[in-house]
Amino acid sequence: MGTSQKFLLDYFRRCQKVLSRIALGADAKAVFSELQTIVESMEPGRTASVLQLNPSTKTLHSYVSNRLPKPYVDAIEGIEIGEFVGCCGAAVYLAQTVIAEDLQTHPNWRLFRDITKAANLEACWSVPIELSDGHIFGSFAIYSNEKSLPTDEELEILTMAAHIGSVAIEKTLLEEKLRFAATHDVLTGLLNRTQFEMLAEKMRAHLERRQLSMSLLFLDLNHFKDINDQYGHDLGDDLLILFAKVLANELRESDIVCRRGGDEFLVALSGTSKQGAEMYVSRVRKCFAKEVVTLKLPRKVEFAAGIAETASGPYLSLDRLIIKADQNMYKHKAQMKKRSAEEMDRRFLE
Ligand SMILES: Nc1nc2c(ncn2[C@@H]2O[C@H](COP(=O)(O)OP(=O)(O)OP(=O)(O)O)[C@@H](O)[C@H]2O)c(=O)[nH]1
Repeated sequence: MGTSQKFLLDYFRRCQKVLSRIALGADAKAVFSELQTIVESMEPGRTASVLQLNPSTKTLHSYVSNRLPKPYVDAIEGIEIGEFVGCCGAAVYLAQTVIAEDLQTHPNWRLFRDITKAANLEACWSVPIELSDGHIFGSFAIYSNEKSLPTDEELEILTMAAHIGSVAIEKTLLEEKLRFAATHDVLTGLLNRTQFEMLAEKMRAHLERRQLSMSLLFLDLNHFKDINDQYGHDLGDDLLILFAKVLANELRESDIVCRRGGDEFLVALSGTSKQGAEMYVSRVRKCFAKEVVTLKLPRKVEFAAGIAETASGPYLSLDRLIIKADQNMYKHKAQMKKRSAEEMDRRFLE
C-alpha cells in the first residue's frame, strides 16, 4: 500500500528536502518537477500534471513537462476553465478539489472520453494551487491508469504538494518584486538611476569597442513645481507617469531610459548620432503634446532636452556624457524660457 507508514515517512523527508531547496532559492518550476516525481511514487501507474492559469484568457497551460502522453497534453493545452471542464478546469474554476473516479462515466469528462481512453487514463484527482492572497495559480493533478478514488492520506499528500509548490511560486514572485523594486523607479516603472548608469556604462563600453556612436539625453519638464503647486501632487505624478510612458514608447529595444529623480529623465541611445537623438526628441515632443491633453491641464506643458554624443576616438566617460547633456539641457531650457518671455512681451505690447 502506497500510503503505508514507511511511505509517509519517506514522503515527509522528501518534502522537507524540497522545502530546504525552496529556502535556498530553487526555481519554482524545478520544485514542481520534483513534487510531481514525489507524488507519482505514491502508487505505480500514476502520472502528475501541473497546469498554470492564464488569468486574462481563463485558460490552462502546462507549467512543467510531465509524463502524460503527448497527444493528450496537446489536446488539453490552452483549455478554458469551467465548472464542468474535466478535473483541472473545474478545480481551478471552483477553487476546490475535484475527483473523478472513472473518466469514462464522470460527466465532466464527457467531451474527453476518447482522448483519455487513447492515453490509458482512467481516473483523475485535481487540487487547485492557491496563493496566500486567494488567487488560484493553477492545478496539481494526479492521473491513474486504473479507476480509483484517493485515500484520505493520498489526498492529503496531493494537497500538501500543491501547497509546497505555491510557497515556491510566492517566493519567486516576491523575489521578482524585490529585484524590480531595487532596479526601478516606483512611480513610473522606469529604470532607476543606479541601474541605468550600470547599463549605460555597459552600452558605452560595447559601442566604444566597435567605434559606434552613442547619444545621452537629459530631459527635464518645464515649470513642474508650478504644476504641483497649482494643481496638486497627484496630477504632478500623473504627468511624470505620462512623460515616462512617452519616453519609453519611442525607444528601440537597445535603448534605455530612467527617471533620474524629480522631473529629470535620462535616455541612452545605442549606435545613435546627435541627429538621430534629435529625431527621437522631436518624436517624443509630438507624442507628448498629443497625450498630455488627456490630463486636461489648463496650461501648456513643455520639456527641455540636452544631448551629448560620443563617437570615434576615445569615448567620453558616462559621467562626462551626463554632465554635458545636463549643461546642454540647461542652455535649451534658458532659451525656451527667454522665448516664452519674449512672446509674453510681444503679446503685451501688441
Ligand atoms: N508630483 C511629484 N513631484 C515631485 C516628485 N519628485 C519631485 N517632485 C517635485 O518636482 C519639482 C521640481 O522642481 P524644479 O526642479 O524646480 O523644476 P521646475 O519647476 O520644472 O523648474 P524648471 O525646470 O526650471 O522649469 C519640485 O517641486 C519637487 O518637489 C514626485 O515624485 N511627484
